[in-house]
Parts: sequence; C-alpha cells; structure tokens
Amino acid sequence: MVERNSEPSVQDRAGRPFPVSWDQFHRDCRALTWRLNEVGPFHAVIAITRGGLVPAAIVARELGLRVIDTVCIASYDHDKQGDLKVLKGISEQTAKLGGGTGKGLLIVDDLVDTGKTGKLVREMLPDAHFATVYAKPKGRPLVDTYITEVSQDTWIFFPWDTALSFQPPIRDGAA
Ligand SMILES: O=P(O)(O)OC[C@H]1O[C@H](OP(=O)(O)OP(=O)(O)O)[C@H](O)[C@@H]1O
Ligand SMILES: O=c1[nH]c(=O)c2nc[nH]c2[nH]1
Ligand SMILES: [Mg+2]
Repeated sequence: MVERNSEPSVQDRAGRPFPVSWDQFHRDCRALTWRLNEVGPFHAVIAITRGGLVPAAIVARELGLRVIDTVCIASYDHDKQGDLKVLKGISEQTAKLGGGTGKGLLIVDDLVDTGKTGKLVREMLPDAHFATVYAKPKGRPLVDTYITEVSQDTWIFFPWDTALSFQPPIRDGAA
C-alpha cells in the first residue's frame, strides 16, 4: 500500500478489487454494442481518453463507425482524483455532425465512478448518448447505457494497467 499523502487513496479504501482481463473486457464491450445497436444509428463515436479509447475502438468496429473523435480529460493521478482538466475538446467537425448539441453522437468511456468526468462531457454535448462499460452507483444516473454495475467501494483494474503476477494462496491471506 503506497500512500503519498496522509489520506488513503481511493484504491486503498476500495474494499473490492475487480480485475478485468482482455477477454472479459472484449466480451463486455461487445455486450455494450448489442445494446447500443438498438439505440443508434450514430454519426460518430467520441472517446473520453484515455480509458475510453479501447472500448470506443471495439464499439466503433462493431457498429461500422469510422468517424472517431476524442475529448481528452485528465483527473486521476493513478488513483487520486484532482481537478478535471480538459486537454482537448471535441472537434468542430464532430460537433457539427451532432447539430451542436450532440444529437446522434455516441460518447464512450470505460467507466463512471463519481460521475465528474461524465458530467463535464455531458455538459458539452447534452443530447449525445453516453455509454460506459462499467458503472459505480454515484455516476450511474449520468450514463444512458452500461453493462456491469459494481459497488462504489470497488476498484476496477483494467487489463492495460495490470500484468500477470504471482498471488499468495488464499489460505495465506490472499485477497
Ligand atoms: O466518474 P469519475 O470519478 O470522473 O471517474 C471516471 C474517469 O476516471 C478514469 O479516467 P482518468 O481520469 O483516470 O484518466 P484515464 O482515462 O486517462 O486513465 C476513467 O477512465 C473515467 O474517465
Ligand atoms: O482504473 C480505474 N479503476 C477505477 O475503478 C476507477 N475509478 C475512477 N478511475 C478509475 N480507474
Ligand atoms: Mg478516463
């Protein structure tokens, strides 16, 4: 457990680790696309970077969408949330496709947690459809379509942030 301040990090407080493999993530993204296919059609996909890039690629492939934009937002330093910074907004060309309000545009992120990131992007494009693969209860009301809900005290470990490593046997105190 690494603590940079006296406050425990979100991840340290998280009672439940929820590791997700590439296979599982791909399956969950495909399940998300089945639902989105009922809602569309969409003109374009907007990925909230960086976590939204991977699901956006899979969803875009499955929905046959080739116009993909990004909105680049930084807030968590590993597992501590700071102020949200918009490093790059949605391009004018994409905004025009959504008539300025986001109608017919699909925003994709890997998850909503507190909902702060999702809220900021929703404010940019109020009529866009917002989809995430995972949702925690605080952020869930912001999302139009998601696949799996996890408890607020769960920390999701994504496959691009993790690697295989030795685990002590459960009997010896493994989580
Ligand atoms: O609902 P919230 O509490 O706002 O948290 C959710 C956001 O946090 C993570 O992104 P992060 O800021 O860590 O950046 P990253 O996608 O570049 O990893 C995740 O990918 C979501 O975008
Ligand atoms: O990898 C992550 N897992 C999470 O559960 C989470 N919540 C906010 N940001 C997050 N990043
Ligand atoms: Mg993110």
